[in-house]
Amino acid sequence: MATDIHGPVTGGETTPAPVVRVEGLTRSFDGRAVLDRLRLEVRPGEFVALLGRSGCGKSTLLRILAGLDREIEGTVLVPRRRAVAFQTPRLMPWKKVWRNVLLGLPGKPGRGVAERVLDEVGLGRRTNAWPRTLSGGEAQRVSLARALVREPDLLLLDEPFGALDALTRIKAQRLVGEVWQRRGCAVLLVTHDVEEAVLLADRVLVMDGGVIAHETTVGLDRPRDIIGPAFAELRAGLLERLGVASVSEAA
Ligand SMILES: Nc1ncnc2c1ncn2[C@@H]1O[C@H](COP(=O)(O)OP(=O)(O)OP(=O)(O)O)[C@@H](O)[C@H]1O
Repeated sequence: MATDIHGPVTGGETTPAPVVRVEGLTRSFDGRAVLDRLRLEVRPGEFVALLGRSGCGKSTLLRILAGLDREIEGTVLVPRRRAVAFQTPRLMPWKKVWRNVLLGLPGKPGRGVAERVLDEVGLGRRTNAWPRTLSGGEAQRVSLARALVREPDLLLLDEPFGALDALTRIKAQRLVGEVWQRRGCAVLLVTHDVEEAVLLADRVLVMDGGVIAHETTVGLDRPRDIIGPAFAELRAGLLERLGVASVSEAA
């Protein structure tokens, strides 16, 4: 469990230790700080969405949390059990789907392990397929299965639905929501889509100037009514934060 990293909670408090704790995180490229003393906490089981204009450093932060970039200053505490899925599924074309799912896993897990998790993402029938025969949505679900098979306490998703058509995207969003509710892991989702963020997340963060410049707690019951006024209000507020006038304001 992630709490092991942070030690026991002191003073008999009931608030669990955060699963992610980032303080004073700075990452520079060519002398320019893309992340500038950034602070972030994510609670166990929390679904957090990360928005921000293109190039503000969302993927950089995610890569650091995934352990893929260590040229940093500051404190980054994350659970050992964490997994990442990217916008492009990055499957090995010469390995069948189930072997892709098990790729890089320690030990020698059997095919059954891959089959169970492929079932969970609705791909039980494609375990023996070659990656080139998959649709974009299917390939993305294999990528999600490859992350889930690691039983993560923290699931990092970098625009996983960005390249999907509208209908496939809705299905994939629903799937991620279900998986999250069933598994109870924390999720950090990088997205450009404000609606997606409000649909899925407990908390939406907006990055700007190398820090988390704003956060909105969503606080709507699930499943969420995306045509209701509360949803629209949250969406409009976030669009404003991103410097985009909402449609009703622009009209
Ligand atoms: N390896 C690198 N070398 C040099 N500059 C980099 C590198 N990685 C990222 N950057 C720069 O850091 C900044 C943030 O990039 P990042 O990919 O984190 O942004 P982002 O918010 O995820 O953008 P987008 O939403 O367009 O994916 C950009 O200006 C980018 O050019």
